[in-house]
Amino acid sequence: MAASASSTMLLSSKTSRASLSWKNQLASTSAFGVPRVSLRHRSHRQCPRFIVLSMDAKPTVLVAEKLGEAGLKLLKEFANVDCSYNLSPEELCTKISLCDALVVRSGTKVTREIFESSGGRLKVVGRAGVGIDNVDLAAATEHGCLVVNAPTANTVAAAEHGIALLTAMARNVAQADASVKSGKWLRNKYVGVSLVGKTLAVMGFGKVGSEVARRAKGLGMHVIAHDPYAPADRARAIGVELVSFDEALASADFISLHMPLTPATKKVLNDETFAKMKKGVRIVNVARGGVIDEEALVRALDAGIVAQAALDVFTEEPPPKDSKLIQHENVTATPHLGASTTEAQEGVAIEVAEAVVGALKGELSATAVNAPMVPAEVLSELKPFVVLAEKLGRLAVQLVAGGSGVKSVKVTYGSARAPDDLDTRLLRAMITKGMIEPISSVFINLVNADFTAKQRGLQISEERILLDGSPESPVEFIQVQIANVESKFASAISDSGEIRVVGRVKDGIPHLTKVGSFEVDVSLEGSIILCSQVDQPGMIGKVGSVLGEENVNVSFMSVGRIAPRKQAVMAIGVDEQPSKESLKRIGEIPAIQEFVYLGL
Ligand SMILES: NC(=O)C1=CN([C@@H]2O[C@H](COP(=O)(O)OP(=O)(O)OC[C@H]3O[C@@H](n4cnc5c(N)ncnc54)[C@H](O)[C@@H]3O)[C@@H](O)[C@H]2O)C=CC1
Ligand SMILES: O=C(O)C(=O)COP(=O)(O)O
Repeated sequence: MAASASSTMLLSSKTSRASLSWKNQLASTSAFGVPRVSLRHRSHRQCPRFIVLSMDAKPTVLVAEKLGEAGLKLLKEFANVDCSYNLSPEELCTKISLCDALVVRSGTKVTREIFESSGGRLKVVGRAGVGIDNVDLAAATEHGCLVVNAPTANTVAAAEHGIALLTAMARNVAQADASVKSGKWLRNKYVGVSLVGKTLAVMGFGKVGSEVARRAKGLGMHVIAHDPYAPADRARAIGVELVSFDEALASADFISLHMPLTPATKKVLNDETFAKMKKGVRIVNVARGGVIDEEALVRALDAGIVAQAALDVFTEEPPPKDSKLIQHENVTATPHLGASTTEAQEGVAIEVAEAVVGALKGELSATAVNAPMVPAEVLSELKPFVVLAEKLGRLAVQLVAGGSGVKSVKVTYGSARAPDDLDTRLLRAMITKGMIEPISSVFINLVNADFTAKQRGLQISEERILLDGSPESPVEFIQVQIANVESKFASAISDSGEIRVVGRVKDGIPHLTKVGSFEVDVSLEGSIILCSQVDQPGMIGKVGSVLGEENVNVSFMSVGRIAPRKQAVMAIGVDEQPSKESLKRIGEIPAIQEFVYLGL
């Protein structure tokens, strides 16, 4: 970075506070060339909260499917809870505009219409379970709605149900039971097959798949797994060999499905792939019905390629009563019971309630599925830098002259940390938030920051500068540059022609340390007035007395100058917003060449 300013003076003063509104402080056209919407005062701005940022009343949580008592209790401690089960899609759309959070299981489709109907109020969708294929994640993200799930509490239940189906299928338990209950005693008809020594292919070696594998090994099965993303050492540790998809199909006596339903896994078992299986293979599905082409499975069952199938999940739930698949004599079916144990339901209820409450409080969730997951310790370390990032974004965009369209922003992080030891997604999101929120009505959070930037044609590029020294602090400085724009404060244009602001965190407090090519030092706790002038005695006093006359508290003053008595920039931190009259008087001080008031 060029450092053409040679000295910095600091001064702080204390006058009493006056409270003024933030409304209408910015010009009527935004830096993105769109009409500006008035800037509402947002009390959250001083602290790094990421999701729901201004809620005066108790939030309302709609619980749309049965949730364990312990989770409900947690929710009720923090929010008004409306438990309304079996709502039609229309009823849900109507109710949702009154809700800040929605909690569902797999039975509710959380569609784009729901996000649109919420009118921006819905901030969190909590999925009390793992699979989030029933939530339109793209729509959630576009609407800035965080989606959290409960990824761990039902793992064992789902694995146990998989094993229950595997063993029940192999020994015809369900069919035999129905037969006995109908008065028959068919000992020869229900001869089963043994599991010991047979090959089980676990498709999807994640949490549930691994637990199934462990248990199947205990049953004496030879277990292989296919998962393009699973680490080989995890498989090795359980004594499972990772194989290709085709190899799994070709060698398995039993196949157990445990991958999520995604565009890539949709109908992954189909006519073509059934044809690659060993004749007489047996299939268990506790993942999602959609990973199997159900019509193709009926054909494969009829042809004897698949000897039996045990299914907990279906493309359509509940499946049609006359479904050929359900009615097939070689199919064992359960009504999506994988997660339905008392223990798992209490667990997921607590897991999702904690995530929803945390999100409503504005905290980042460790179980967020559409926002970067930042571990708590990293988050706490990054907190002051998050505030700095948002404020630099807010400052930089206010320096753009009205009418200039901001298209390209470059963010540079100076850090002594190794490149893979600094996660900048949160910082980038907060810069975006700082840049877009003051000039639009869009509410920006970590969830929709990248989407909103893209939608507005705002390109944010990032660069890391590796600094020498001990990496005690994650970031030494953050620099925000806006290229190809004019500035309403010409001194903010750096030698290389962009608007430039640089900031650092000092003693936990964000500071503005450079404007254009001028080094300043002003804490970013209130708002800022930037003045440029030829360095001369008395300037601080003149500006200070204008502000003092109307009781505006100056928190920090700093002058960065090329050299004594040469061009200088004075940065003044103020706790209150000066009146238009005072700002006019500052502008009229003869030595002041230009000035700008920047709300934070
Ligand atoms: N029936 C039920 O009640 C329940 C069903 N589930 C279903 O089980 C699924 C898995 O749950 P978890 O193990 O907790 O999730 P997980 O995320 O821990 O594991 C999923 C695994 O699938 C792998 N995978 C992704 N794409 C794949 C592909 N194309 N081929 C093979 N593997 C692929 C991933 O790498 C990951 O290791 C969930 O997505 C959900 O749909 C989960 C719990 C209960
Ligand atoms: O957790 C999952 O993915 C499940 O499929 C469980 O679904 P459920 O919450 O029982 O409707």
